[in-house]
Amino acid sequence: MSFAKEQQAAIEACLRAAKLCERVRSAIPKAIEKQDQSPVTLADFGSQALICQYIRSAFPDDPIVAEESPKELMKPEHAENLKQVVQYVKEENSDVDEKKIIEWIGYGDGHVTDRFWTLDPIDGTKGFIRQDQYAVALALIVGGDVKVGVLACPAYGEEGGLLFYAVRGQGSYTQPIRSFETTIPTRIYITSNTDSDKFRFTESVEGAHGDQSKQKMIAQRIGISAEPLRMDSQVKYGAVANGDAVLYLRLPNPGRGDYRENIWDHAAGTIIVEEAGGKVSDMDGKALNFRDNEKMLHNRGVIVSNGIIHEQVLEALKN
Ligand SMILES: Nc1ncnc2c1ncn2[C@@H]1O[C@H](COP(=O)(O)O)[C@@H](O)[C@H]1OP(=O)(O)O
Ligand SMILES: [Mg+2]
Ligand SMILES: [Mg+2]
Ligand SMILES: [Mg+2]
Repeated sequence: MSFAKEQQAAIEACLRAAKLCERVRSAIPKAIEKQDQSPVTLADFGSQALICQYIRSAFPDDPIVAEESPKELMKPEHAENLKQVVQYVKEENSDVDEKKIIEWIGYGDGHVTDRFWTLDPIDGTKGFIRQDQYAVALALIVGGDVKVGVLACPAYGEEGGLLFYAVRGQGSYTQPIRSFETTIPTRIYITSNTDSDKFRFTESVEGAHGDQSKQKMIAQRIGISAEPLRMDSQVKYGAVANGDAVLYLRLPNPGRGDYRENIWDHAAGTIIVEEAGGKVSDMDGKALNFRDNEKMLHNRGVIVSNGIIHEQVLEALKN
C-alpha cells in the first residue's frame, strides 16, 4: 500500500499545527500543570484540536491515540484559556468554537487497535516553553508497524524549521516548513562513522528523562568523545535520520525505574530513522512495541543509531 492519502493528510495537519505553535511560541507560551505535574500549554491543546479534526475528517474510522485530554481545559477556572485556544485555532480553521475545540481534542482518546494514529501535539513541551526544540509528531500504525510518520520541527535546522516524513518502504524526506509549497522533498540518509564532525550522540536536555552519566559512558565505549548534542523532543530522531548525529541514547533514569515510554514519543521518529537507513530498538535490542498499549510496557530504554554502530552499542550496554 502506498499510503499516499495518509501521508498527505498527516503532512498538511502537522504543518497547520506547527504554524499555530510558532505563533504561540513567539507570544511566550503560558504553562498549565497537569495532574502528573508535567506542563501543557494552550498550543498543545490547539495543535491536538487541529490535527485530530483534520485526521478525523479524512479518515473517520481511524482511532487517534493522542497525549492530551480536554478535561483540564473544561474546568471553569480555564474558561479564559479555552477562549484563547479557540482564537489560536481560528487562524487555521475558522469553523471552530468552544464546543468544537473540546470535541476535537477529545477525538484523541482512541485506543490502540489494528490501525490507528498516534499523536504528540507538542513533543518536548518543556523545550517549547524554553523557546528551544520541540516537535509536532504524528504516526499511522497498522498491524503494529509504523507505516507513516511526520515530525514537524519548527526550531530545527534552519529559520522556520524542518519537516521530516517517511512512509514504510519509500524512504525518509525533509523539506523546510516555511517554503514547503515551493520546494521539492530532499531524501535523507543516516551518516556513516566516517564524518568525524557528526560522529557524536544526542540526548535529552532533561537529565530526569534519561541517564546522562551512563549515556556518556556508553558513547565513550564505542569511541564517541564529542560532547552530546542535547535537544528536547523527537527532533533527536530527525538528527540521526539526516546525519547530524550517529546515535540517540535514552537509558532509563535510575530514580524513575517505573517510567514507561509512550508510543507517541517514539512512533514517528522510529519510521523516519529506519527509512533513512538507521536502526531503533530498546536497550535489550528488542523492537519498540507499538502494537499492544499506549505505553511500551515491555521496552526499557531507547537506542537509535545509524545502524552501523547498533550492535556495538548493545554490546557496550551488556558490560
Ligand atoms: N522519567 C522520564 N523518562 C523518560 N521520559 C520522560 C520522563 N518523564 C517524562 N518523559 C517524557 O519525555 C518526553 C520529552 O522527551 P525529551 O526529554 O527527549 O525532550 C516527553 O514526552 C515526556 O513525557 P510527558 O509529555 O508526559 O512530559
Ligand atoms: Mg506532548
Ligand atoms: Mg512527548
Ligand atoms: Mg507532555
